[in-house]
Amino acid sequence: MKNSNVVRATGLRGSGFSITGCGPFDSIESGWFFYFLRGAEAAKGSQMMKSVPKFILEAVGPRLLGLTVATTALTALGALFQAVAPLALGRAVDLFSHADAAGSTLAVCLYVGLLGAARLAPTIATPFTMSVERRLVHAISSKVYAHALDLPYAYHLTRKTGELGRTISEGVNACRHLLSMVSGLLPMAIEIVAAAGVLSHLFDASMLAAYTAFVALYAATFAISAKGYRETALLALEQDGKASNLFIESLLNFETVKAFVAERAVMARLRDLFDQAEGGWLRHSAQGARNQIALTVVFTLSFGGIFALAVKRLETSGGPPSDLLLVALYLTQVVRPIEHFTLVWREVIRSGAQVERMLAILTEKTEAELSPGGEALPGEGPLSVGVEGLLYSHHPDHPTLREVSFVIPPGRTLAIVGPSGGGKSTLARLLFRFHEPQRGAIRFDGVPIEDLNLRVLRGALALVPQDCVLFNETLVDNIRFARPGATREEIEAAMSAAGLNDVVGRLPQGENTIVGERGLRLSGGEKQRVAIARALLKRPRLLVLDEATSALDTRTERLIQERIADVARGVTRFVVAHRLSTVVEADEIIVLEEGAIVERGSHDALLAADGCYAKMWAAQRREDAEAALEPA
Ligand SMILES: Nc1ncnc2c1ncn2[C@@H]1O[C@H](COP(=O)(O)OP(=O)(O)OP(=O)(O)O)[C@@H](O)[C@H]1O
Repeated sequence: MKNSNVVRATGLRGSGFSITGCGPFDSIESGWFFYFLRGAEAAKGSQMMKSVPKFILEAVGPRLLGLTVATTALTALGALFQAVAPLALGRAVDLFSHADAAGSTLAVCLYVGLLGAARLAPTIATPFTMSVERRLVHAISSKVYAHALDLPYAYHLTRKTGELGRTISEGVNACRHLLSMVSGLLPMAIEIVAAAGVLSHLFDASMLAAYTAFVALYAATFAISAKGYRETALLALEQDGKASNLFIESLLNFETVKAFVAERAVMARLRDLFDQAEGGWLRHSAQGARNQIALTVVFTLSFGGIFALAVKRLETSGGPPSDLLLVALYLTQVVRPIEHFTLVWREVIRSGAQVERMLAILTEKTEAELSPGGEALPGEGPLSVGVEGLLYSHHPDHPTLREVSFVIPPGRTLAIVGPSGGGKSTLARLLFRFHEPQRGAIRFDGVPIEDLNLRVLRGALALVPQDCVLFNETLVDNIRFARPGATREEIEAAMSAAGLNDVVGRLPQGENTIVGERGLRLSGGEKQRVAIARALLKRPRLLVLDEATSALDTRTERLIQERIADVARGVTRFVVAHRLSTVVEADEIIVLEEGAIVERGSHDALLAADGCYAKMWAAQRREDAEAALEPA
């Protein structure tokens, strides 16, 4: 042992070299160790993990990255002050033992100053660190949500809302955690180097070699025992996702749950899923515990070995017996950073697994990537629509649409009628390119749909779908959604055309009434009218009405249809209808049965043909007559 005074002083101060408590990165202080180990594992297998740092750096951007570097540097400075402070105290004890009271006091002042500065530096960094973390969360959430919104219709048909929401929120938090961990790398490195340096200064090179061997052995044990830990985390996260999904779904569908008195059944299923998830996490934790035991054995044996070496050196140098205790205390301090790694490694690997799940969303191709058509629609005004030999199947063995062809000249109306499940709504969706046909062509003003820029195409079309779903905002905000820049007069005109004035008059807060989740606080007919106003406000070049007025009584339906015809005069219209009385004015009516056109023509021509349209017409007339005869 070279300097027993320094050892004594270091042991007395009792704070060692750990950066624990010295800054904002406390919770992640030992994460870098695992970062590198995960990196090594990633090199072997997980391509996804490899892209985590790249993804975080891209999402963060240069400004935020600069701020992160600055806060890390401040924290590192704190770690450096903390590391050199014991040397000042040792010097104070030395000077004191040589009766240099003034020098000793000065050294003590330096020691206290260094300790203060060690705490001050990261404290100054804290608000910046928090700001970096907040901005990071915003940047990553925006990036992932924007990507999720840009994913194709088919993706959204199969995704599970609850699971997606949870994956994104957990992934974003995990990114924050990983960035903090990497930011903690420099202070941690300073701490380790300082610990190793002081060890070799106090003892000799053999102690440094023993310390290095301990670190290597510890790292190797970790790398081996961490195998499979990520996989169990991924499995448990998947089970968590299923439970979240059922939870969100049952909340969204609360009306159905209540109407079927299914609260207990839903809860039982939810508990079951929670139990499965808990089982997954238990298996994950048990594996963690096994790994921890392996690390603890390595730690204990290594610590014993290093301690025995230190005692041997003490024996040789002939220090006082109290030095034995000081060596034990000091050794605990210098190996503590390594031990700390094990305390957080589970969390770090879990973070990696969470980011992986989120990145899986980002690897999905967006609509723009899948359909890169870039042409704008030529001209202005109503669009012409040409559909030729269209074949489309939701299921490979059962075509939904077969050889469908039609033309809608600009400003004309085409109506599609026919039995339920015949493919009418599917045809409407194909016009928005929500699905890709297997064969055939769709052209707008002569431009093939696949050549058109999707945003431009959808911007020119407006849809009133069969199930109008509204946002849980005010009624007027739901309408303004179509064109946020619309003037007050334009909004009022759209509302009036959709027959909303009466509705607004009846509502407690008028147009500022909150419509409830998915518009549940409005009647079906009221919701349809909001959806019509929203579509009209968009000023489309092609208006697609899919059973847009089916929830209205016949009189209101006729009134609103007249107003739509008035407001959307000259706009090309594609109308799907069950009630044939609403399409008698259409320029052409197509009867679609099992995906194929079985009849086409004007209302009069179809009646004259006396085919299935005429039969449907007669049947509906009979029903209307019977309904009129029924007592009120
Ligand atoms: N996303 C989908 N995935 C799989 N099959 C679908 C999907 N959407 C619709 N289908 C199926 O395609 C067929 C046509 O459905 P579509 O909604 O187009 O019929 P429709 O004529 O509009 O019916 P309705 O008059 O009842 O609204 C149906 O058999 C339906 O089950």
